[in-house]
Amino acid sequence: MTALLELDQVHVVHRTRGARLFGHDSVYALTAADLVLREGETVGVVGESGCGKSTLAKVVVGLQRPTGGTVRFRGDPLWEMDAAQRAGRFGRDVGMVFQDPTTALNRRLSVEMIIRDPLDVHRDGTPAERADRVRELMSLVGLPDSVADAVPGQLSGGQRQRVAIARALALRPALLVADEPTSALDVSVRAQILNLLIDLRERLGLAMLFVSHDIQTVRKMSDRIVTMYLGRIVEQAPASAVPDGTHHPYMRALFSATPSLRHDVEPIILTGPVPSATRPPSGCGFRTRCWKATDECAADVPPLSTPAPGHTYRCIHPES
Ligand SMILES: Nc1ncnc2c1ncn2[C@@H]1O[C@H](COP(=O)(O)OP(=O)(O)OP(=O)(O)O)[C@@H](O)[C@H]1O
Repeated sequence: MTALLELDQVHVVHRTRGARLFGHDSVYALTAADLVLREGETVGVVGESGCGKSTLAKVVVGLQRPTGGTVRFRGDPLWEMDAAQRAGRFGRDVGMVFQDPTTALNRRLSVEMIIRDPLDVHRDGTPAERADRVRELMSLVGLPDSVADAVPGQLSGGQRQRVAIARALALRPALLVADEPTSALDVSVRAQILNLLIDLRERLGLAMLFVSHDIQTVRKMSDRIVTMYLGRIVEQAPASAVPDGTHHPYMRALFSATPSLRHDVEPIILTGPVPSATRPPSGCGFRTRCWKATDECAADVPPLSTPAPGHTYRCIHPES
């Protein structure tokens, strides 16, 4: 499979606007991220709140400019293109679905106008072709023609997310980034939206970056799973290797804590708070909560180990 998108040592550091007296703080939202997304592949991203999942998604979709490192799209460095080139190529080829369709959609516009907007912005086809494409997209995501003139407030949560998905697919992207696409929805419609995403991925040959707190869903959706902790990718593993074939203690803990996934193992309960992204610990960021940590773990960031092609982790005391 060809590399669609590559992140090479990507960093995102936010400077907080603290009181002048105390100076500014740096938040290390994403540190030294290396990631390859291939055509047609689904990569799931998991980790606790604040570990940098959304920052990674925003970098992948081009909404967040990295502080350091390179993002390449089909081999070309994204941030070396001028804004028009970036919007013309990347804006077309990467679509994004956000967590909450209620805030992601303009509540004053009709369904038809929302879905047509990217086609208008990119002057895609004639007005008649755009109208046809909107109907085609509505049918693709399972929206009846009768809602074309409705505004988001007149739709159910599930229908609103279908509108957001149709808009994200309007320009026929090669990659769809979905950041917690079901967490704001009623439990009863979550499965429908996930099944829709699976169906669209297969029908359109989409690559997908799927961010979720829900480990079982990520496992069901993904070819490969990326686990993040405190701004760093600590392990990337094929979904088929999860959980028994994974090595990072944090990844093991995360997956052991999903009771319906494992009936035969005791969940690993992590104690202690997640350290601050403003002052991450030296060496391995997980060491302050890790049951295997030694003094050595504080010295350096663990080197990258590659137990198999497509499987990497950073830990000097891995689970076997
Ligand atoms: N604009 C910003 N300014 C300052 N800090 C930020 C900004 N955006 C994100 N952060 C910080 O960067 C870190 C990573 O945030 P991010 O939203 O990527 O995490 P997340 O894993 O997606 O969390 P959640 O699951 O809660 O959405 C957090 O410490 C967050 O507080």
